[in-house]
Amino acid sequence: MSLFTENPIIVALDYPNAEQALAFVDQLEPGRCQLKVGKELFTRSGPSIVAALTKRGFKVFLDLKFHDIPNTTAQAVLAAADSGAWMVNVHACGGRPMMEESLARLRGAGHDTLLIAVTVLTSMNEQQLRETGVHATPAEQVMHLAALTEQAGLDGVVCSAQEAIMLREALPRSFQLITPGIRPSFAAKGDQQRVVTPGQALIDGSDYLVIGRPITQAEDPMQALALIEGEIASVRS
Ligand SMILES: O=C(O)c1cc(=O)[nH]c(=O)n1[C@@H]1O[C@H](COP(=O)(O)O)[C@@H](O)[C@H]1O
Repeated sequence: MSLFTENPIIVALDYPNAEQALAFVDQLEPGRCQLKVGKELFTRSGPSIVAALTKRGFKVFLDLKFHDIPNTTAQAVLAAADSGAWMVNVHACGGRPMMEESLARLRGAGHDTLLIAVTVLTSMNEQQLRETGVHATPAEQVMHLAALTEQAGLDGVVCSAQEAIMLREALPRSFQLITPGIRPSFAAKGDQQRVVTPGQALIDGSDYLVIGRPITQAEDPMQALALIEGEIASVRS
């Protein structure tokens, strides 16, 4: 059996409003990718955007990266799952009680929504991490927070694909690695620091590739998606 996820692409719908997001989505079939709704689109359009996407047959990663005290975070995670999202997330640095309480409340309410935790943002490098008072390398801090997330019972982590080999060796295969900071050879790095190409990310053990601007800001987004699908197909063959 292949270890590769059947449809590993999650397109980040970082659009300013529902109209622009749906204009893009209406060119896609649900079999090609999952969709991510993040802070900008959700803050502008609310839970109705999640409903509109799930109604079209897409699985939705509602990326609101909660980070608060355990009770507040757990209730927000529950609300995110109630919107119909397939995957929701918190920041692992919110701590073990926050993650455990969120998971308990989610499962207690009967949701099988995937709950994952962000480790170290892919836009951060060692210098930026040090400025926040963390004197570890990004890889060391990702390993530390991923182990904590796994012990708390969550389904996986968000990390850079640069850390995928290390996490695959240390954690169970069922632990999901969701990796943004994906940059095909044709795309600009922008504010991302720890970047990997789509093909390499899959080879190194990523389960899902979160890709935004290389597709959504491309001159021809459908062509950019097709190029990435081609790269993925070539590493799988
Ligand atoms: O949780 C995320 O999805 C996330 C975590 C992280 O460490 N880095 C990161 O880039 N993201 C998200 O992934 C997407 C990446 O978008 P692009 O850089 O445009 O491909 C954005 O929507 C980010 O909010």
